[in-house]
Amino acid sequence: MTSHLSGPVTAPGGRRPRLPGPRTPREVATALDSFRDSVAAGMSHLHHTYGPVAALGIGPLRWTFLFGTDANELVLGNTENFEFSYGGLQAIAGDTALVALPNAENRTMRQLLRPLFDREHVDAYADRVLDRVRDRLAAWPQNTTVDAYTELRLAVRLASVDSFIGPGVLNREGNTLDTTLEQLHTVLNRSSILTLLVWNAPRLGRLRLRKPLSRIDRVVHAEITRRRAGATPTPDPIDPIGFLLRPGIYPELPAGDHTVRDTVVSLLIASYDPTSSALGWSLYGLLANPEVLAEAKREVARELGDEPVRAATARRLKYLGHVVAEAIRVHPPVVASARHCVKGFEVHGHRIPAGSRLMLSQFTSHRSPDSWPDPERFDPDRWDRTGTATAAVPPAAYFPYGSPRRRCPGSGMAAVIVPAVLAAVLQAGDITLADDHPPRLDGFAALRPKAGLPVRVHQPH
Ligand code: HEM
Repeated sequence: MTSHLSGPVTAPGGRRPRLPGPRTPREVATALDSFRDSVAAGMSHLHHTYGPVAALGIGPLRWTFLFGTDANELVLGNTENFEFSYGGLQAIAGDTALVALPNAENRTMRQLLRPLFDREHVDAYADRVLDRVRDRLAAWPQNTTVDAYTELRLAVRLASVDSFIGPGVLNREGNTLDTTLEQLHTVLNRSSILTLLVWNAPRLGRLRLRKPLSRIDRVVHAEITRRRAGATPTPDPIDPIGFLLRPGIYPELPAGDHTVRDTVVSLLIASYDPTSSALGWSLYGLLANPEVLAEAKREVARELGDEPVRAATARRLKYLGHVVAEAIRVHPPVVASARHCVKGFEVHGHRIPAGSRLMLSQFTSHRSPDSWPDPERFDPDRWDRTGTATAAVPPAAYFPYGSPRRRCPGSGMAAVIVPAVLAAVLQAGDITLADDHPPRLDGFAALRPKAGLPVRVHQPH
């Protein structure tokens, strides 16, 4: 195969090169149908039907899907040639958010924000999530069915608002703020080809999200004004707004309140959606595999005894860490990484011109039999580096947190929060899956079970 970076690539006569992909009305209809089912299913369809390179859409709305470790390695390993292309998130997070900034500015911004991701902040955020989760678990009535995905998602969302905007905001704004936040994610998560288009057109996204966005802006700007007037939520170990308002914090970047707004909104929306997804799929992995569940319960009892889990003690839960690693292999919260290329390049003998919008697929890569023996099997022991089952996993085969050089800055947070919440759920009592069928897939910004995760509550929670 050919996979090298080259100069500007155009077809003879300046036309875009023809790439494999649906062309006839029938092929296009089949592709659209598969995306309607779920974006994950759509990508699997393209991969199986057209091979490692497949283009979908027309003109500026065309996406080129690249499948397989060679292409992943080429794109993820050459950060300077591939910029992020998350127009949907940009619509919400704003033009100065991490996700919207070109690589060079992004690097500077990440340096500035590093203190927000240190151990003290991670533990404070995780403990807030745990408090919210325990509130929800305490309200689960015995002998009823509860949607565990939606419940845990709500807990993470509320803790994220407390942590990233301010702990008093929900009291001041009431529950409708929570509904507003969910509206923001609805457009990003709809399984349809439209989602892909919005992904490519931030202005269209902003138009559709005008109302919820103006509410969030009002809330965040009010909070910035309160901080400027001296209202500091102390003692609060997190407080990103207070941190960002320190004089001189943005020496080389567009300063001003809108940058503070963009940063906190991006932390908020980038955190709770994939984290809830990882929680939902990890809990499903536990409950659908009795021997895994039994091993996890043994670990929680052995490591924590009767002590309720906290962030600091969750770090002892190695097996639950493997459960999470395996869950986000089989069900990666972010199913695809979106990029556009600065320079043209060649891959698998196809020429991809400069400016092309690209999608790499975590979903298909994490399930490829070329990289994973028995890929559909849920096996946390793959991650046990002391055992025999695991070979070192190349980043091009497993990249739930994206590229090495522009990796998700919240991966350390997720690595503490998700096992901690699973332990809290196990400590609270017995639950089983209420539905024998595997959940159907939904979502794009974050993969979710279409009908939630109904569980039967057997012991008081
Ligand atoms: C299991 C949970 C999570 C998963 C699977 C996840 C995954 C990802 C992925 C795949 C990317 C894009 C990387 C790429 O395309 O190369 C990303 C970016 C990002 N994530 Fe996460 N994430 C998670 C949790 C979090 C948390 C808790 C935060 C905390 C605030 C966070 C903040 C961000 C931000 C700000 C970006 C944009 C980074 C940039 O543009 O440079 N994420 N995440």
